[in-house]
Amino acid sequence: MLSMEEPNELLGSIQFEDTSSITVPESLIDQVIGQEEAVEVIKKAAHQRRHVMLIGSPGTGKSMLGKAMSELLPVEELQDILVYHNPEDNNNPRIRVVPAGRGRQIVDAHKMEARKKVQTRNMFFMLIVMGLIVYAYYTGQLLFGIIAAALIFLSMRYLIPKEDVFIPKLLVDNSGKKTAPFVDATGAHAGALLGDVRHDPFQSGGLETPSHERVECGAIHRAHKGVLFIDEINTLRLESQQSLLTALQEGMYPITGQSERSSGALVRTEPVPCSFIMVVAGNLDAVQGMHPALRSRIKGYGYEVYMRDTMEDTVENRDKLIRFVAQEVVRDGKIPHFTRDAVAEIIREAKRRSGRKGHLTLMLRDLGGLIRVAGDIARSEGAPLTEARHVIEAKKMARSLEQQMADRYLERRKEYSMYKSSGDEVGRVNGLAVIGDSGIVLPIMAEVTPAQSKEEGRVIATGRLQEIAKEAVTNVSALIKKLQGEDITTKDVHIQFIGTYEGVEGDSASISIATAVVSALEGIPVKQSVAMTGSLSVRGDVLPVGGVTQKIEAAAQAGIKTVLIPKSNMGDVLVDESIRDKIEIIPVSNISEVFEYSLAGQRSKLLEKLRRFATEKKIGISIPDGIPSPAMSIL
Ligand SMILES: Nc1ncnc2c1ncn2[C@@H]1O[C@H](COP(=O)(O)OP(=O)(O)OP(=O)(O)O)[C@@H](O)[C@H]1O
Repeated sequence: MLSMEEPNELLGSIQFEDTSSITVPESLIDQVIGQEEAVEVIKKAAHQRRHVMLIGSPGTGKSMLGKAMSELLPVEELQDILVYHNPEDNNNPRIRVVPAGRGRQIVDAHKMEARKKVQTRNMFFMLIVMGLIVYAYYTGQLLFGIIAAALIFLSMRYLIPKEDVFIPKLLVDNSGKKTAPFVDATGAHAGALLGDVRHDPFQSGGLETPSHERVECGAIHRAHKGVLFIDEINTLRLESQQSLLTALQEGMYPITGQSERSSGALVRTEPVPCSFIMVVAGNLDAVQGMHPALRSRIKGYGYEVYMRDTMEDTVENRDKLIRFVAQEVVRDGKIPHFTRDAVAEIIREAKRRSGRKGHLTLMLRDLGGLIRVAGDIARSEGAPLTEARHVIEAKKMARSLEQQMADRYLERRKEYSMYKSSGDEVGRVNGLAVIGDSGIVLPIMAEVTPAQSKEEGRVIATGRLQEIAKEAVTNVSALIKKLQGEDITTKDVHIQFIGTYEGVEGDSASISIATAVVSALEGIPVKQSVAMTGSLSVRGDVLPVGGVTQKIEAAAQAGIKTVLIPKSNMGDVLVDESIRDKIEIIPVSNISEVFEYSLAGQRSKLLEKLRRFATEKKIGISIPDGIPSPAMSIL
């Protein structure tokens, strides 16, 4: 029996009145919560300059770890990078590396010198022109004087090189930096990643811009001696990944124009240093879409970490979450601190969102979102502290897009009575599914007809759930064969998922499909006040599924009275108080129990048959003796 915990039971061991008295660690690495393994790796990798790949769910702290790593790198090693005009080859600008802070001084010194030169030259020019004009005036050849002055002006403009050519450009400026650079190159195109040379529309006639001035550095260069962070590396083009690999291996990468049609493509600098540590992040897809050579480079010269989605619900970890609330308040800077009760409400939500018994969620970006919304509500009310009621209000407001979609969808369904929560009906089952992080009731209809094709029957299902439907039908076919004495594979089984749309994840619909099919085949009605979720093995065992809490919430909201969930999922049920009295939760471990609770009327014959087959041990399903144990309400 689960009960709601009092706020004090939810809090950890830290004594506090409100979060303002909680000390937030200064360094980012100490602020990371629940990812001890990743933190250890980041520390080690920073020390040994190794690359890191962080794989896991969004919002678990991957970019935070990348940033934290840059704080751990020695700031004394930082350098500035300058690009100079090359008098021997204008298209091959020179590169010079100096200690951080020197770059700006050098550029300033060159600018000063250039200004002095220009002043001297202008003075010289003025003197000559004035001399000429005086001479022309006295000799009466004014026109000649003006022409001569113009010629001198043009020769100075076009023949003498401009002073700015000699002023280097500061490509990478690390002056005054307190930490090593952290450069996020997520989704960067080739130019932004590897550097580029701008196009020059005036390529001659004294109007051209010196090529070194058109050189722009890339993220890899800005990350020199720091961290280059790339999320969703699979979205980077393979060519870019290849170049990234070269940059990693060489620690240098020349800059050239990325567009072939631009005049920048003619320019190629000397190799520019880019000795960075790469932190790659993403989900498992990112690993698959990654250039194999790049992956093997990280494997060979670095670490791979799989991020945690949840942490154990211990006093120590609750303390960390309390600190997290304080951290987020401080980071936001505008919202009021949280009271004890408000923090307890956040911890309750962290438990709920973990979806696992005895765990707390580590999807902390989302939880941080809830903290901010609650804080905003408190602030808009002018409250000095964020209270529990603000958090409860925020939970309603800060619903994810998927949740809002599901609610809207539910409203529409209610209007059109697309689902039923009372009465009995043959071949119709209230299944449960999850969209995003929200549950929905997913009615399933089954109809069994003689096969149209002579060779074999088919499973006909709508939409993307075809595969799941097939699997469920295959799993129950052995059972049905025994029950009916006939082969279901010689029949067509039509399955309809009512009102499904893209995004419904339905692998947990198999017991619902099995029940709908058996009901249609036997003509036994199904109680519409029951909803169910669970996977099914070929032996008839009900296997665990995800998102049970959200599914139960959805069922209760839809007015369903009883919900069947896999027995092994019982520990994952963390439903809110409001749901408590609305719905009875029955754990099931076997398909016979599912039938027992969901079929109405004539089911005893069917169950008797099931039992007989079980005792004959012809099929491997275990049937409970007598009437299955009384419904266990866990709320
Ligand atoms: N483990 C954590 N400890 C403390 N704060 C965290 C943690 N994970 C996330 N956060 C909070 O959430 C914010 C966002 O996290 P972050 O951007 O690092 O996630 P991510 O894993 O990189 O997500 P994505 O892959 O979507 O970019 C952080 O700035 C921090 O406030």
